[in-house]
Amino acid sequence: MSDALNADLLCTLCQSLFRRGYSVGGAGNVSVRLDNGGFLVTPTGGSLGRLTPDDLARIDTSGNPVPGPKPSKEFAFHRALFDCRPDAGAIVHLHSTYLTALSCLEDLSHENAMRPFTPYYVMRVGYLPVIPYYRPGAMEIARDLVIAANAHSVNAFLLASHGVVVLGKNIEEAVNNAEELEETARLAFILREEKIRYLTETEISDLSRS
Ligand SMILES: O=C(CO)COP(=O)(O)O
Ligand SMILES: [Zn+2]
Repeated sequence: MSDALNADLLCTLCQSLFRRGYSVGGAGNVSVRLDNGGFLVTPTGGSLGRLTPDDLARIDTSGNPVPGPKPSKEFAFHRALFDCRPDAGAIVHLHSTYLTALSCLEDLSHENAMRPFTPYYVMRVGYLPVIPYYRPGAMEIARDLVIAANAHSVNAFLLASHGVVVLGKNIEEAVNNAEELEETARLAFILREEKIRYLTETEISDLSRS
């Protein structure tokens, strides 16, 4: 896909996420790997709801920012994940309501914050490892995400007391995965007082194979 089409699609999907409440204010950032090895990334401090292609920051094939809009302060962790996950073509970081609520709970299992009870969560994401809290923009987020990405073959990571990072092979898939995961977290809160039938290990491995 051309850089211009990638930029248009990135802005359209960011606006769609914003309109539907997946991001508010200036929170969240999204990046796409380009065919030439460079990246498009949302600018720091801007709203995902009002982006145009000219607002996007560009990273060249050597990994240097191109003069123009300043990239997200989280681009270091996007870049680190792209480097250790060659299958990832896009990354979405959101402070979406239910996943962020989940990230604020005490005593989360760092191996997996959400036990599977629906198939699409398993099929799109796998499970949800947790990265300890660091202030937004801290280099430790990139370091710990790389460790987690090497240890867990999943498409999302929860940042404790902050939000979520979701991967996809392209921008549409990354956004779909983020929406599915946010919906799963919403269901988990709706069902908090109910007796959930969790998927069995056999059911999970059947899905993981598909
Ligand atoms: O979500 C954010 C920080 O974690 C937003 O930061 P940026 O505006 O720099 O992308
Ligand atoms: Zn954030």
